[in-house]
Amino acid sequence: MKVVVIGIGLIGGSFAKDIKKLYSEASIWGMDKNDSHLDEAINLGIVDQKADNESLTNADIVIVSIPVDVLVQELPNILDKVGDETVVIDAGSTKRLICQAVANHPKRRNFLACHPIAGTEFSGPSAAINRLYEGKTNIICEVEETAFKLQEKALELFQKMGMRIRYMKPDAHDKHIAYVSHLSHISSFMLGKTVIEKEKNERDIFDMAGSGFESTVRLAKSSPDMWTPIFEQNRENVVETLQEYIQNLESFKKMIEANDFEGIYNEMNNTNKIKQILNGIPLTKN
Ligand SMILES: O=C(O)C(=O)C[C@]1(C(=O)O)C=C[C@@H](O)C=C1
Repeated sequence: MKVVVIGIGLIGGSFAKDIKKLYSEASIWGMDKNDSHLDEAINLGIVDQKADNESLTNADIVIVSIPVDVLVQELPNILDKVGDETVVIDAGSTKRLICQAVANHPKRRNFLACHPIAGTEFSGPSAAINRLYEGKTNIICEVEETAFKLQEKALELFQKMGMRIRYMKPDAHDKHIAYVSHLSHISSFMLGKTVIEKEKNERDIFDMAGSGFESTVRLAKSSPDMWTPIFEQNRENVVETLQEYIQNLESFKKMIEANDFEGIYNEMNNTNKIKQILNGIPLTKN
């Protein structure tokens, strides 16, 4: 099996690591605009050899894990070069503009739009992790636009990697992911900013930072190269989520100012249900 990974960072590298473990006969070909990343991936044994455009023609699977702005630009060019039996999978954190970019492409049926909900705040090939995707959800959009045989090929891989599959329309994906993922990143970045600005003494931050601060500010360590184009592509949904978040912050502040500690208690008590939600315990009967 020949797999080409375009963008050999945390996401692409973790795919490569799993594929190597799961398919003993797989050869992994890597492509990255950053030569040092590619060399590093080869040294780490994540990638077997460098790929060029020609490598795409007879690949079984192409995994594209690059920033979403470059993805929108490059996906049509990648599809131009692949063979009939190649399935091209992306891992972009937005879906609407990516699906739109290839909607009328003659090889649209070679493409499967995916968003594996997995990652860390780190980037680059050295951040790649074994079994990153195990037990994680992979959101697949417009599955009906992908050739059935190629869907099956990709789904077999996802199943072996232990991913759960959920199908969604690109618009719905972008709307929901704005709340659960994109807003989390903004809130973490702005928490980090507030603390850095207000606590001028770095030693105080270091000494006071327990696991509470560490866990809420973890996402503020994420790469701006990855996140700026995500916020740009999902601008409208992100603005809507921010409006609601700011309203909630304002109302929490007002309750504290008004000594409404019963209100504060209730807010937190209601929000505790996030624990059940994240444990997969249904709160409402469907
Ligand atoms: O856990 C993290 O550090 C992540 O950023 C992972 C995370 C997320 O959960 O928001 C971020 C972006 C990806 O599109 C999917 C997953």
